[in-house]
Amino acid sequence: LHHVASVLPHRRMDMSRRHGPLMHLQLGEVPTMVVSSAEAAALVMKTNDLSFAGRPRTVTTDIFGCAGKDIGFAPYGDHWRQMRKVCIVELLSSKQVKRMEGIRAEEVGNLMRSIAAAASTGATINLSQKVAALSNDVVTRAVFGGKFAQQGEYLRELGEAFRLMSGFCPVDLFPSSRLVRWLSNGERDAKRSHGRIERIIIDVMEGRKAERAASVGTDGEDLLDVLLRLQQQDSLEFPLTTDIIGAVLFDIFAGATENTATVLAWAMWELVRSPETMAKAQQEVRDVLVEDLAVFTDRDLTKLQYMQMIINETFRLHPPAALVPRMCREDCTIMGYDIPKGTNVFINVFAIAQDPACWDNPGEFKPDRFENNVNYNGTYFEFIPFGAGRRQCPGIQFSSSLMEMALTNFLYHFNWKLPDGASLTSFDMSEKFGLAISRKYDQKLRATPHACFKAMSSK
Ligand code: HEM
Repeated sequence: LHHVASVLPHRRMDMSRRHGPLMHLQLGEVPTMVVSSAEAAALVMKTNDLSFAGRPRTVTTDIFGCAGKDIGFAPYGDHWRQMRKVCIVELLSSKQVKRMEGIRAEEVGNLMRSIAAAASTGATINLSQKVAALSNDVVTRAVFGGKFAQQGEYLRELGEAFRLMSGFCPVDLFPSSRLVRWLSNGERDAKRSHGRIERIIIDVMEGRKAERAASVGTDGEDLLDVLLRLQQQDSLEFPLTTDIIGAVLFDIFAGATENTATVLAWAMWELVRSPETMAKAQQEVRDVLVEDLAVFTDRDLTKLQYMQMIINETFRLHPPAALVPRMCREDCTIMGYDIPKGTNVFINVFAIAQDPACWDNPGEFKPDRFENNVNYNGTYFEFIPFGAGRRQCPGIQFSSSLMEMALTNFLYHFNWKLPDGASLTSFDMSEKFGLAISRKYDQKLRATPHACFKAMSSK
């Protein structure tokens, strides 16, 4: 337990190099199987996907997922199927992601202007904070249509909830122990935080219902409007209650905010450390995107191949969801080992993406290795940052579109370097374990506007 319930469990679980691609760990009271090779992952997430389509139930996830009424923590079954369909067809469909292009473009444009303003004074830019704000703003606008009175409090509480949900909480490791429950603050804090989040959502929903009553049509619907419309139509098998809507919104924020920001910050960090790769990436964007636009949008991004390879390589080296949690729903046999029903499973996406059997020099940042068209759609099991199979992440398009747009604009409009006299922490690649695995230290950089942006911003 002390080996894995440490600060960076995805790295400690790398003990699979010694113990093999399937490892049984007894984490407190919880029998857990760790999957650490592409072959084993394919057996779990493809060949036996139905058997492993469950999610572990813990005290903490039960609180934030309203006892499985959301999507991400819901047990496999009819309720999950319905909510997943709502997610894929109504909330995160290609059409919906396309509709949100204007939000992404506006927020990326705002960010470019704020970077240009900082660059003009020679100030150091805290890129980690900037990308976190970008991703929070895009998701808030997509979900709630814009800023709302309790937004600051809502985002703060979500941050607290994500902190409580990351890592291994004692009550989740010893769920039957009354003493642990009593001694540990985890459950009390989670209930308190969830209560506050719920109150805010109820307030926002009540306000929105009143506004909706006064208007007609679905034009300009945000994701909350979509959920309220479905609630009002009342044609789903399981009615969308207020707590279900709150839990779904929680999932969207949990999936979309930290993960996306973290990957963007890692990508910039790797590029700044690797000037040749940065130069090649900038050459591509500046050669391919010849029109001088203040913000390059989805239409322009499809032409950029190397940019996609950089994003892939960042996901390989720094998968934000390094341990994908599943639960075995029925007794089954994998690689000759009997796995009893109820076993928790972690697919160690990080260890698989570092496996020398699949990747040459796996520790190096080499985007060119993705020339072979391997991608993260869930068919290449050596590279599954969004998971695979029935429970694969439904937000791939949502987050990819923001990452591609932001990174392209960063590289087109500015040249980047570490600030003069950068401290040692600027080079430190230590990680911080959380809902998404981010860099321990904020990414601080100096930006110089590229000629075109200078021209655009002076117009
Ligand atoms: C960099 C961005 C993201 C990464 C790396 C990521 C990663 C993941 C992973 C690994 C899973 C588990 C997959 C599995 O069990 O096979 C997952 C599930 C999920 N993600 Fe994401 N995600 C990201 C962005 C998003 C976004 C933008 C949303 C929503 C807007 C989202 C919503 C969800 C939901 C609802 C689930 C649960 C699906 C289910 O259990 O059926 N994610 N994500």
